[in-house]
Amino acid sequence: MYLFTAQEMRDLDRYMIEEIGVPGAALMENAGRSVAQAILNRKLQGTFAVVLAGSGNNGGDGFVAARYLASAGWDVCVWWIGSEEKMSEETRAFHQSCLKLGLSVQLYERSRAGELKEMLQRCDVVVDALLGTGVHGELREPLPELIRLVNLEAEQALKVAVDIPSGVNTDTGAIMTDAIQADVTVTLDSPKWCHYLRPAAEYCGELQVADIGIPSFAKAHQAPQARLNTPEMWKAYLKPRSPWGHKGSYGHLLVVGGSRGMLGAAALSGMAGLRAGAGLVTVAVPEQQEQAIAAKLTEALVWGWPGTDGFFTASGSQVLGERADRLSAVAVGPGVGRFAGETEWLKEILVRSPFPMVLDADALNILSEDPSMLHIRQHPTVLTPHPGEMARLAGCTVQEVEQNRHRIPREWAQFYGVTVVLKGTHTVIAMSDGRQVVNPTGSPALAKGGSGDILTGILGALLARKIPVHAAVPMGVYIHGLAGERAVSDSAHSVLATEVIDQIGPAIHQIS
Ligand SMILES: NC(=O)C1=CN([C@@H]2O[C@H](COP(=O)(O)OP(=O)(O)OC[C@H]3O[C@@H](n4cnc5c(N)ncnc54)[C@H](OP(=O)(O)O)[C@@H]3O)[C@@H](O)[C@H]2O)[C@H](O)CC1
Ligand SMILES: [K+]
Repeated sequence: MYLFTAQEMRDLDRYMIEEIGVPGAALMENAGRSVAQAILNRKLQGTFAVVLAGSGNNGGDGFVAARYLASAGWDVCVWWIGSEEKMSEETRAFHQSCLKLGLSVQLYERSRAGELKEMLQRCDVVVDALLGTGVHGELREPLPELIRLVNLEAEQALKVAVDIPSGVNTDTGAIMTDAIQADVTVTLDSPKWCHYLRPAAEYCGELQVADIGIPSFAKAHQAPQARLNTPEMWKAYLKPRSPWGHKGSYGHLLVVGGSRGMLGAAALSGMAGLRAGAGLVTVAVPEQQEQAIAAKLTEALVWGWPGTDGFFTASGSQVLGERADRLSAVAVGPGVGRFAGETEWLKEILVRSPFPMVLDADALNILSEDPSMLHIRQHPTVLTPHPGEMARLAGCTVQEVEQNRHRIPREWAQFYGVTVVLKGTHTVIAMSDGRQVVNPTGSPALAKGGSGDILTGILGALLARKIPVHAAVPMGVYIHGLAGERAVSDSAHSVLATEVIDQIGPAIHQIS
């Protein structure tokens, strides 16, 4: 399923109308009917709807929805703003048809706020068709006051946003002055970025995607840059294990990490790698840590790397060169910590790893001192920053990262020729060719130490299994989120990282 920007949606709309020959009015009719149907499907007790319509095509959808609700026997009052001259031909026609059918259609003006307030207080549903993907700039009056009125007065009503809640920016998820706090958003044809980006995502309520008659080949023709992460994208690579396979058939993942005080991070990555199907996993720790990790991990191999006082030493990475021919992927970072000579150390690892690599945690912090070292890489490289690590890498604030989740990882991935996995609710995956994938799986239970280490291990294992990076990364992120969801048996507060690892197998089974 694609994830659209406002411009991509406009292009698709134009393509359908001008090149395929489907009239705009037909799309609007389908849109408005879908919204009304979504409301009727809820079988609510009350049947009084207030429809708020703007002068754009979003408003047009609102006029159509009003007609369908009225024909289902609902009591409907439409309040509209703007002017008839500004309406598109389709919106004007559907506005007229509401009038001709004798529906109550009221022009909103500030002097009538009291009348609307009284209706908002006693209606059962508010349809928000004020602004859709055509919004630009700061909101002009009377929109901010109207939005405030709805949020304040229609407390008991089901608030249904058409396409997007009015007042949110489609592409960035920013709130322009104020936005409708919807309970349900019925989005037309495909989800948009704002449904997955904060703060807008918090204004959407439950998201429903309505089919308005745009076939999938038309969407593929427009080729939007982003998709929602669904198993259909990569399921073909999730093959059952062959009865003729052996451990060598499923790759050898090396996890580098586990310095003093952080042994558990490397152990979690290693265990997650095994659960994600790697044939062999070796966990490399500073030599002083070797006995401890060996006692912790039964199924993994362990290497003691040159180290001092439980931390890696700068000169130790030739160990990797000597053993590289036995490996098929490496994950560097879980519990690596900071140590003298770390930049040289990481550079050596980047050079001496002629296979896919995952960089996480302190490996990313070391990298942020000289990101240009990524240009050394000749093989797939995956970075898995959380917003703080992304900010360090990009040299900006965490707030700037969070406000630009749709843009910063993509620019980074393209510039350095890597895959960036910006973690958080709805992890954003940016590929080196500019494509993006937004992940819908996950759970608040994953907001705990150890979750990132598990993701690193899963991704490393899928890459070690020679699954191409464009499939392995979305697959791993999806499985990780699903394992997090499944791990919650009672309270999301109490889930342990090891319980998430236990759910990797059931999650893979669920999507296979
Ligand atoms: N996806 C599809 O194929 C279909 C989508 N439909 C619906 O169409 C809207 C997009 O419609 P569009 O007409 O492009 O735009 P909007 O209705 O969202 O907004 C335009 C009106 O809003 C006014 N506006 C814009 N920004 C502001 C602002 N900051 N403050 C106040 N008013 C604003 C604008 O006025 P201008 O004077 O600025 O031009 C317009 O009046 C999409 O979301 C779907 O709901 C189709 O119905 C079906 C096909
Ligand atoms: K809307």
